[in-house]
Amino acid sequence: LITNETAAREFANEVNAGSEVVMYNFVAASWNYNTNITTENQQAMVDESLKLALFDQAVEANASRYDWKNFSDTDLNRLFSKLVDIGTAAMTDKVKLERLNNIMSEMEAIYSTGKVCLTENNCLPLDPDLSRLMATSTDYDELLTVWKGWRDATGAKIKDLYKEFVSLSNEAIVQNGYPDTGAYWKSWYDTPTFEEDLKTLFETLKPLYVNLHAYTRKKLKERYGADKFPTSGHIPAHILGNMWAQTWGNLFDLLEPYPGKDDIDVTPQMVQQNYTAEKMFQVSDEFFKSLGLIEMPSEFWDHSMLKKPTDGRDVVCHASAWDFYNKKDFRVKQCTDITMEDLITVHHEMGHIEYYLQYKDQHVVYRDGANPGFHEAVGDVISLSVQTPTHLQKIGLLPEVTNDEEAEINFLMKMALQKIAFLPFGYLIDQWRWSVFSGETTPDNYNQKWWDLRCGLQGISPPEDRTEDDFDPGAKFHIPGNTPYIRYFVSFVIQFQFHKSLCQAAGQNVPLHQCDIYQSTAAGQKLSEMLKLGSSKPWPEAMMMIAGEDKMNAAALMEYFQPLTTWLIEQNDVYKLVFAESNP
Ligand SMILES: CC(=O)N[C@@H](CC(=O)O)C(=O)NC[C@H](CC1(C(=O)N[C@@H](Cc2ccc(O)cc2)C(=O)O)CCCC1)C(=O)O
Ligand SMILES: [Zn+2]
Repeated sequence: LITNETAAREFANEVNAGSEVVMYNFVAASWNYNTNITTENQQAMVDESLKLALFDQAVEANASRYDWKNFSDTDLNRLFSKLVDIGTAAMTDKVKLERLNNIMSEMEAIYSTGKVCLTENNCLPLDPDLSRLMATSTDYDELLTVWKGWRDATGAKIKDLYKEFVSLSNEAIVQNGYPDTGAYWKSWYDTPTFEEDLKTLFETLKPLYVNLHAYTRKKLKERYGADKFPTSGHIPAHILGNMWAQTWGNLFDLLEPYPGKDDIDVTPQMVQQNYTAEKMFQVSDEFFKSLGLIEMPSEFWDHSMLKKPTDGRDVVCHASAWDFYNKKDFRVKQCTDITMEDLITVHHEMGHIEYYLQYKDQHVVYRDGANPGFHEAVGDVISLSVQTPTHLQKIGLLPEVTNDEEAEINFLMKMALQKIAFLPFGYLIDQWRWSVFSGETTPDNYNQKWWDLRCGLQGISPPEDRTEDDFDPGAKFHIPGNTPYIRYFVSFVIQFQFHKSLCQAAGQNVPLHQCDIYQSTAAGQKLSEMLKLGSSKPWPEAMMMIAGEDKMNAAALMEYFQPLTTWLIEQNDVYKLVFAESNP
């Protein structure tokens, strides 16, 4: 084995240059497919992913010739540990590798072109039509038709492909030295106690969720009649204002504690002021600039897809941010709707782009979040400031701000429907997937396991019986899209730690939920120092830099929502709080 660390550093630099070219070609082919779903674009993307895999295999073979585990240079050691960790690209059987990539692109196509026909010739896609229906309809049966139709059009059609995907992905990852794909995904968080830490966080936050769930259930019973609800205390999954019941913000009209206050859902104002998708991204870019962070380069504005094409093309509408790994090209693809919900998504995607910009000069293997949860938190931290009534007033979306106790509870309720409601969902998706990858959950009980978790952790139940002919996990983008999900649960906790710390840096001595770091270059400085690291340091070091502590901690989230927690406990009859842990 080669022990010369100077030669090793030289090798790593050559790999970086080569990686940028191969990664660019792969990302560009993926972009072309995502923005124009055709069989030739699908094949081109699969071809590029095979080239990338072969490149990665060559890098791994060459890097393994170095005695990197014994390098004195700890950074070089870390860099090589990433060079040899190539994921499913380790699959040496090219036929199986091509099959794996074809299955993934096929599942994504089925999901992205899924439609529900409400009448013979009225077939609606998810974005924007079905999403709008789920967000606005209060017709129990119409919601059920859409909810069931979507699962028939996507999950049920993906089930067999997913089974094959699981076995091929596991077969590949074993060649990379991991027992199964879930173990590989967890390795990105490198702390050995990661799963227990998650469980502790979830148990700590569960009382907040149970309180919100009980309040929401009471209000929904008033709207739909108590006879529509199972005696177990679960809420039917299709009436929460979202196709997956993952956030409940669209129920704000029903759940608003004190109606008639400021209209903090600024969608009407945005429409009234003729907001465009472009304008929404410019508003977000301006916030990042106000912190002294890097503004969007011209390539971003020239090459992004900020709204759904009208030329009949099939596209993957699910929003996403793209790093082309050439230090110049960064894009967002979003079928932007002129709503406040989409303004929040805009900030989420721009958070990814800002991270890409901040770490673009790192070695390619370090162009990632400190851990995947960090990448998901950046945009959401900014949008915690943007969503404050005082900030919305500053940018002209809220005429006047009432500063009283009732308005404060209204605001916290709106935020809870976005953040607290999400926690069990963010937690359970990869609980299900890790159990599938490990073999604990076998194909003949994919759906049973899914509903055990949805009922047990989220307290929602299927509005009609489900069987193993259904594959309800497949109706959620990230399953056919094979995008890991625990990163969002991590993000929803750490974004409040970041927010608290950046608010202190900004000298904001107000309650956490009223803090707006807008125009604070001190906060921006603290954030960019951490972002520039990418994944070049273990994430506890990055956490210490930005949050002053090296662990995930739910305290900041609980502090943010404290006034609402108190209010909800007063509202709820304590003995009716908990939904049965078992199935309905
Ligand atoms: C090339 C590529 O794939 N790039 C990655 C980024 C990267 O890895 O560099 C990427 O763009 N992933 C897409 C994904 C999109 C969204 C999402 O899927 N969100 C979750 C959970 C959630 C819900 C509410 C919320 O406020 C925040 C998150 C959901 O909707 O279920 C859609 C809406 C927001 C974020 C994303 O941006 O994370
Ligand atoms: Zn994200």
